[in-house]
Amino acid sequence: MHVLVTGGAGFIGSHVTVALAAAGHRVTVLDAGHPAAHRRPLPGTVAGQPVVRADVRDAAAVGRALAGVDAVVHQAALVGPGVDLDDLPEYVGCNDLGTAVLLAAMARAGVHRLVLASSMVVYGEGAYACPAHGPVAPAPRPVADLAAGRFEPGCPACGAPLAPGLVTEDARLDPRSGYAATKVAQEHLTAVWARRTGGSVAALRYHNVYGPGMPRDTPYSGVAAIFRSALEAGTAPRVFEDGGQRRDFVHVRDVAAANVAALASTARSAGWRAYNVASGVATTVGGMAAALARAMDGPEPVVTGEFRLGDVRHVLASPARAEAELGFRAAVGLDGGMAEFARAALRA
Ligand SMILES: O=c1ccn([C@@H]2O[C@H](COP(=O)(O)OP(=O)(O)O[C@H]3O[C@H](CO)[C@@H](O)[C@H](O)[C@H]3O)[C@@H](O)[C@H]2O)c(=O)[nH]1
Repeated sequence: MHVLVTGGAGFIGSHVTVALAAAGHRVTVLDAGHPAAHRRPLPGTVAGQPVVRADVRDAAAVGRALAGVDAVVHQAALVGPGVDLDDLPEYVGCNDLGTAVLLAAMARAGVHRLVLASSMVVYGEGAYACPAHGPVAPAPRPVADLAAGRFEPGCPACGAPLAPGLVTEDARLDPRSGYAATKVAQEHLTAVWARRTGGSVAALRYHNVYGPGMPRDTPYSGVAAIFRSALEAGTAPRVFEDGGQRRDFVHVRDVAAANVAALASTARSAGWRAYNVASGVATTVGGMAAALARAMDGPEPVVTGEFRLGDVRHVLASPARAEAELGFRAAVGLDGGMAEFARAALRA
């Protein structure tokens, strides 16, 4: 099959390109090359596949790139927490206008299969249960609580401590940042497109992706790259809150494998379906920092008590649907993955 991978020269996209090519697909990479990604210049191919450089908002260029294509794997996006609200127009432009331009071009070109790189940020907080009130959705944590070192969200009904659980794809969407809002909008736009065209969309909600080729510490990087950059500079990773916030860190090669499986799934049925792409293992941010510091033989992490507004406390994924329907199961464990990440090259 001939697959167009938008963002296929980026961190995750280049791994997806390699995996699709290894699975026997012919791949064309659309390098959307946003300056905020601070990417180094790239060769004209990724994993031997041709690269077209174009802004995803450029309808004519996207239309040309779709010639002869059977399916699109849409990875191009501006990611991360960003700097401030001045980033908002660019997030919406790259992620939502870009997706809209792509979907319209796909409809014109008669391309009906799409894998979308979405994110666990669409959930906001993960799943929680109150001992008295059952499953509840906590509100954003009050600044006063965070400043006082009270990091665990309380039950919205009675304030009692909550037990975190596994978030499933049917959870309520509750984006807590501009980036998260653009990911929700991408999901909705692709669902509309699927209904209107009879097409098929697999929306992959990536959890915290790490691995070789991750961009260095920038306002658009995830925490693993930030810690890795600190350790490389000989300084201790700075762990916010009390370090007990939990995430699911998933290796980028596992994410690439999930994309290959998701692409196959779009041939089986029309419609729109979301999947968590996760390792299925919960790790505290403090624990991840310690594992990486060990692997790099660097200074012990420092728990600072700082906090970022908009950060959520625990987001732990249920990987069950992806396993049942896509046959995807993460293969890389945290210790092995971090040991490799400690030695891997990062992008400038
Ligand atoms: O120097 C740092 C930076 C972050 N954190 C903590 O690490 C956790 C995870 O941070 P991060 O990876 O930035 O954010 P997440 O919300 O877990 O990740 C999602 O949201 C990010 C920003 O929107 C995106 O970059 C990621 O791709 C996406 O998975 C949070 O508790 C942060 O407070 C630290 O302890 N120290």
